[in-house]
Amino acid sequence: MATRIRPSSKRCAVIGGSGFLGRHLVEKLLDKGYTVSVFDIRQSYELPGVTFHQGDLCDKLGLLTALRDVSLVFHCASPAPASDNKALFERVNIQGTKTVIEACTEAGVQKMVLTSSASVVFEGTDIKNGSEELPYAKKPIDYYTQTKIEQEKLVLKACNKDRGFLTVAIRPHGIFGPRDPQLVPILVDTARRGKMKFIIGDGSNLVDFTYVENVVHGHILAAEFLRPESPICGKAYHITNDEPVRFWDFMSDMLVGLGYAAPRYHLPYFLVYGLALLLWLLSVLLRPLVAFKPTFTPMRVALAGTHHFYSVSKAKQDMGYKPLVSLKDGIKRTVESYPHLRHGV
Ligand SMILES: NC(=O)C1=CN([C@@H]2O[C@H](COP(=O)(O)OP(=O)(O)OC[C@H]3O[C@@H](n4cnc5c(N)ncnc54)[C@H](OP(=O)(O)O)[C@@H]3O)[C@@H](O)[C@H]2O)C=CC1
Ligand SMILES: CC(C)CCC[C@@H](C)[C@H]1CC[C@H]2C3=C(CC[C@]12C)[C@@]1(C)CCC(=O)C[C@@H]1CC3
Repeated sequence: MATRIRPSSKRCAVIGGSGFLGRHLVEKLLDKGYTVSVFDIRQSYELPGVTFHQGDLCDKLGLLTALRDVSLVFHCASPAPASDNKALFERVNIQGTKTVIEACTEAGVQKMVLTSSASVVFEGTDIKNGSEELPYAKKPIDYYTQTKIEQEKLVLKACNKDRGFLTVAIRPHGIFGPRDPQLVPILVDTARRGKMKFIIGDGSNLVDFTYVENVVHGHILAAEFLRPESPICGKAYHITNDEPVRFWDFMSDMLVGLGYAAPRYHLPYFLVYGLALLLWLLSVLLRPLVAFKPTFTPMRVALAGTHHFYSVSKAKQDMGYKPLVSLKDGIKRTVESYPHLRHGV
């Protein structure tokens, strides 16, 4: 009888490996001696040691080719939250994740690490030092988050020691760093349009922002700790910088670092939230006639005006997690990586 050759544990696939987090993850995996298959809807770079498979993760056959001889899968693909496309979020994050799980089990993959989000427990009201014991949001702040909840549930439920398929979910919060396509570019665009003059609320709300290399570190630790006897099987873990910061201090440090003025004038939270809701409703109603995307969406206003920071005690205890890059150094490295976004350039 032929014995099944177990794929090398240093052979992995990164679904979403062309994206911001995915590419940082791929680079670190290569440094650590892994061979990497990237599966993504687009190819954004080339690197020795990486095989690219371009395709949609809803296509099982395409996935099966990319997962051949792979023992470990990182799933960090998702449509961008700013796309605000309910059908797309459902198709990719829910149906697509079901397909990824099926493909993993058919291909004999042994471990899967999902990039979830700490926002799966956020309902737009304060969370201070929230643990993983918090229930999933009953009223998530947007469709993106709603589908991230379903996605996480699917992946954790698929963990099956008897069948040799182990899963874990990493919940980062507010990822930032070089090549980030969201946080800094949106911030700078808003500043360039003269709209970053205002602080929403009294400006004292504390938030987690997580430097991308710390998020990568959390993912790789999770993969390496994922064994049948480990407490992390089928569980979710917050990964942050463990340094909650005032939302508006963080934004000001980024802006000032790039040569823009820090916001100074205060606006009441509920007034801005109400206006954002009204604008969002208008944009949805008028979508067939005019396409406009408000900068201050209800989701962004809620994130900018409330406390939302999370405990990483469970990741410290179960997998020895400790952030590798401080917030101060992360901000410095990020600012230096965007010379083209500096004021006046
Ligand atoms: N950025 C953040 O602050 C946070 C992010 N997360 C999660 O981290 C993960 C990575 O996020 P981030 O790196 O910021 O996002 P990116 O958009 O940079 O990366 C996601 C990648 O997945 C690709 N992708 C989208 N749809 C598909 C599909 N159907 N099939 C294959 N590939 C697809 C994207 O392609 P394309 O660009 O063409 O759509 C992109 O290359 C996501 O799961 C996100 O939910 C969690 C918490 C915070
Ligand atoms: C215009 C300003 C009020 C805000 C500019 C910065 C924002 C673009 C970002 C601040 C917090 C960020 C954040 C995310 C995206 C970018 C911000 C809204 C996520 C929604 C990305 C995906 C997640 O899973 C959760 C993140 C929370 C924080």
